[in-house]
Amino acid sequence: MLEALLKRTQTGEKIAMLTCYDATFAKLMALAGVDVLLVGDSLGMVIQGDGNTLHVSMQDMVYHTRCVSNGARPRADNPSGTNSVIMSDMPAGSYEHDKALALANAQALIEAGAHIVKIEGGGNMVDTAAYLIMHGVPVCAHLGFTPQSVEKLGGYKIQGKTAESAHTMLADAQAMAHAGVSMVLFEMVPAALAAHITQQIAVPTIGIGAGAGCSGQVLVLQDLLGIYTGPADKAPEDYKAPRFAQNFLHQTGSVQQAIATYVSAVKAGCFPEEQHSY
Ligand SMILES: Nc1nc(=O)c2c([nH]1)NC[C@@H]1CN(c3ccc(C(=O)N[C@@H](CCC(=O)O)C(=O)O)cc3)CN21
Ligand SMILES: CC(C)C(=O)C(=O)O
Ligand SMILES: [Mg+2]
Repeated sequence: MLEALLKRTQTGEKIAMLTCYDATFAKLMALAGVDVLLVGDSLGMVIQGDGNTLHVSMQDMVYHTRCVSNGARPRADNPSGTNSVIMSDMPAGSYEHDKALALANAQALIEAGAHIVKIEGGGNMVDTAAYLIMHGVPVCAHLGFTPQSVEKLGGYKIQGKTAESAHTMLADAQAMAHAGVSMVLFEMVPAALAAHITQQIAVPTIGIGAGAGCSGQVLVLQDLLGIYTGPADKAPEDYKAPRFAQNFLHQTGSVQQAIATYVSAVKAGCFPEEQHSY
């Protein structure tokens, strides 16, 4: 499944990825041709109502991965189910400090139905990525703005703006590719830098707020539907959606059409536009 997608990507086809947390949407997305369903730890915000992703547990991730896997798997009423790759985020605290623990947790996500796991971090996580890959677990590296480090990064800020940080990001992406990751994801990275790194590494890149030069794109489902208005304890009027979020429901009128339009816009290279990028 993952191999087939990576092969298609080599011909220049763009990867359309969306976050997904339950079986109903998994089935709908699989039928709409979404290439990768990301069981994101953004569920801490959009499902659990927290203000960040720091309190999501392994148990939460296993549960939602199982829900998504159950909805996306092929069966008589969903023959295209086989076409969606399921990627699960490793939650904060589940992989950063101990490689053996990282492997056990990654294997639990694979057991629950994930085809690939995603970890946040660059140079300091290369050994962990290599360790998981050596034990047969495909990995995606998440670089740029890494929400699990939001406190350390001092807020939701674009990354790679200085020459030094841009160079570090390129080196991290190269090291991760060398370690054998299947994909690299860039969040809130200048479009020119993400495009440049995409040209420099042999694995596909996925962008969110990282411009149209990536090999694919990802959005949070609730942002695509325009229904996320911040954490449960905050008034909606105090929330400002990130620049890269685009409401596809507004222009289409049905959830199915919104997802289908997102997929075609990504495949055609029409999303993201300048206004979504940095
Ligand atoms: N609904 C939702 N969408 C996301 O894209 C998302 C999540 N949740 N949860 C996990 C992470 C957190 N992410 C976020 C959240 C907010 C901004 C944001 O507010 N960006 C503003 C900048 C605000 C500022 O400068 O302080 C922007 O305009 O892009 C960016 C990324 C991305 N991920
Ligand atoms: C925003 C994406 C890339 C993510 O990691 C998530 O949804 O958790
Ligand atoms: Mg995440």
